[in-house]
Amino acid sequence: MTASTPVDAAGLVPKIVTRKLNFHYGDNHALKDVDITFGDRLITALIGPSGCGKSTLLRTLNRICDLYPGHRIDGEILLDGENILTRRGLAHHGDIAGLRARVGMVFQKPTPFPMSIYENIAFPLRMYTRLGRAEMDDAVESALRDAALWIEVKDKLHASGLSLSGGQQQRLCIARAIAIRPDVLLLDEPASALDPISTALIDELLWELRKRYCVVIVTHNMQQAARVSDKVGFMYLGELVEFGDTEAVFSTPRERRTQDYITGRFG
Ligand SMILES: Nc1ncnc2c1ncn2[C@@H]1O[C@H](COP(=O)(O)OP(=O)(O)OP(=O)(O)O)[C@@H](O)[C@H]1O
Repeated sequence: MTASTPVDAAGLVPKIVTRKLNFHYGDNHALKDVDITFGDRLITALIGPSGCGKSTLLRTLNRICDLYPGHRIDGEILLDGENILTRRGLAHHGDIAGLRARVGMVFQKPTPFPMSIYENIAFPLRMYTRLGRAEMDDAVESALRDAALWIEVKDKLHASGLSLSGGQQQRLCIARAIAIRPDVLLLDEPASALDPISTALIDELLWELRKRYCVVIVTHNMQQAARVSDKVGFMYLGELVEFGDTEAVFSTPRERRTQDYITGRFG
């Protein structure tokens, strides 16, 4: 961030901005005119009842949603001001692989590759960089340190990634995503399959990652959203109903539907 970095009216340094974003799975209108700004070096949590479109919104941001047959998307998704839904805007980020390198993603279920812990990090790095052996060792160590996993795995780097616990596997997936130095990190319920101690470790890790990345997290866990996020967006039936500072949304929501959801009256 520099003195001249643009700040929007809500005080955010916009990293990703969606405008009138609509997404259809066939006849199912899953996102309706969504306008939202994801700020740089902030954690934004997306909350809302099952099926409201949180994961769909997340998956549009690196165009993983392109993989769904019969989908339709319109509106704008500006990454650093370039609309990634247009050929020209995408070209600004290289291509679709370049976009996904800049906008990394971690899924709900830990998905380590069936290879060693070391290779889980080195494999994607080889796709994007040409590092020598010593540089690769350093890059693997650095990613594992950043994901708060190094201490636990440094003596077994050649063991299978699948031999780790669920919480460790999820941190390995975060290490894999940040190894290639993305700008944005998308996390779809990253702690839902984890015990409370592993969840707390992921929360601490998110707080560290926030210093460097634009982080967007989908969560059903209201405590987690309140604990880790700076901004929160409440979605309902494909619409973004409310968006604002986490503390304000949780203490004095503007919308009745937000209040009903966060107080557990539905969802
Ligand atoms: N692959 C798909 N094909 C068709 N429809 C889908 C697909 N994925 C999601 N949908 C539909 O799109 C809508 C939004 O789903 P989405 O998964 O984005 O919601 P969500 O808020 O993330 O839900 P949850 O909290 O249960 O994960 C729902 O009506 C869902 O049934």
